[in-house]
Amino acid sequence: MQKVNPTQTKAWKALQEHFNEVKNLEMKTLFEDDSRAEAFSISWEDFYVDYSKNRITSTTKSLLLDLAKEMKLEDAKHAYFNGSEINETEGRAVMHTALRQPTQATVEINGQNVITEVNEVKEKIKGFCDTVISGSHKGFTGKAITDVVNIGIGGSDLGPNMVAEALAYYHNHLKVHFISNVDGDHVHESLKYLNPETTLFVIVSKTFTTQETLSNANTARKWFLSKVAGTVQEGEAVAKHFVAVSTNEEAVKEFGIDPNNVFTMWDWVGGRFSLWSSVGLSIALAVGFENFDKMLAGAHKADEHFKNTELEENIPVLMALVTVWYNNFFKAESEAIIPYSQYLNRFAAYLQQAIMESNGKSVDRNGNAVDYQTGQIVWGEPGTNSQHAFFQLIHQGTKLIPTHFIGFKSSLHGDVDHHNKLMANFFAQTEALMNGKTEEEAREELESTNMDASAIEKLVPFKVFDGNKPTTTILIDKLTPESLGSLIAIYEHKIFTEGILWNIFSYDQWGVELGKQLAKNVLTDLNSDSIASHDSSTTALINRYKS
Ligand SMILES: O=P(O)(O)OC[C@H]1O[C@](O)(CO)[C@@H](O)[C@@H]1O
Repeated sequence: MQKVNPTQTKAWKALQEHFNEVKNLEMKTLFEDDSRAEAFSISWEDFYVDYSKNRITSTTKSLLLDLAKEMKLEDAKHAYFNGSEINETEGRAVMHTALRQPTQATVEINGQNVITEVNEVKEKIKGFCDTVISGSHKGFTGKAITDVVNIGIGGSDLGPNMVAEALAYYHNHLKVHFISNVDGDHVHESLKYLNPETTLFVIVSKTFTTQETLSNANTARKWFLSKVAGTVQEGEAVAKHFVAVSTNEEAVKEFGIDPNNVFTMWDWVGGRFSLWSSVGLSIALAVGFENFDKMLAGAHKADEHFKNTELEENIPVLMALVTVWYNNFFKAESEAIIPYSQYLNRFAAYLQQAIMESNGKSVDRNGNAVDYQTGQIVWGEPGTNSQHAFFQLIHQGTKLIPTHFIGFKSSLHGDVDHHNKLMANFFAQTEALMNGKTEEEAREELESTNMDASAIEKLVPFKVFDGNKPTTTILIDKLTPESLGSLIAIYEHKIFTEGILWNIFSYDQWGVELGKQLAKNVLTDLNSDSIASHDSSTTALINRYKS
């Protein structure tokens, strides 16, 4: 893989010069060209991606595409899809895309077709889901399972949790719960409402060494065993109520989970890209394997689009290029993601890990400190709630916040009145963000209210909206398992593309290690009479906590 500093490319230099020329450009004037929406949008399957309300011209687009070419994006894509060890610092391939390949596909990693194993695990997931959903899998008192509790954190929680909420409309009778935080109040609050006779715990940890997950799993097991006590043999009861998802079979066994109850995964699936693997077991239980498989098929379609479509029509590529444009030239620090669907309540939280754990890096692929900005801050909440929370800052604040609007042509419950209101807001916001409101318009509006002239003049400055705020709109026909799969995969490939453009490794996460290590030392301090040496602030805080 090429390891070139992007700022040293010809395209970057050209982009810098071009930026100086167009940085004050008003998007409104660009729309004097009626063909703009068509020229800066992509129709693909049931997706319509409109990136025309961005501060880009056709020259910007072609220079950004030059950058992608100079950074050898096509070669990088080839390495990504062909099982090369692109996660160099961990010596691993990055092949979550293999998990959504059709069953008859061939995908080789180290000369071995991994699809055979992938199919076996999918069959196991399917078989297990069928028995739990149908009620033939019985708990220790012979009752069918009613509640599934996913215990995991990070990629072993955020993905399944986000999708389980996103596909709530497609759920069967099983209630799914998620326990992640090591905060004991999380697990104890959740257990309060559960019946041990009808609860299935799914312990999800790729490494099976994660403190939070093991603590929560131990607490859940203790609670469970306290309810079983004296009724049946403990081991048998645990086997009926605890399953695990992990690559670490040894540690799972040590924890006391029957090896038959382990759903495996592979080191070529990164935690934050693992919801497509057995990490998605809770999703498959909640919506049935058929729907889970449809989600995989939707993601596969997006993989094919990303792999085979020329760069100029490639959705993840163009979205990544637009991000780089704002991040590196306009110096925008963040990007907001606003789904106009309550079902996508957790989408921004999920993307925070996917994007920020991947591209929050300050060392390039050669091991040198970067001298340019990398991963942007990502945040968001569903519309219209977010309009009544932080949109003020996007409209009239001092920061430039490129915003993604994600909406659907039809609602799932079919309430047209509600949906029209929701989508009216969706369309109006992007229009308002772009057009803003001039001083004249603000004055005219106030004049129509019979306010006296001096009061009007006082108020006018506060009523002005600068506009020219960039948005990208993704309009999808309907929220289905397929379209959700495609949407997630599009963002995954956007992450990959950005990593290539920034010359960073997107698939490791060394930055989360230091805090974990120090927490271990502090825990020793908390559990002993003396404390090790810390800075005076940390020492005082620990002493205060212990007193
Ligand atoms: O599945 P595991 O091994 O418990 O890891 C959980 C999470 O911890 C991290 O390693 C770091 O937060 C994530 O990348 C991962 O998703």
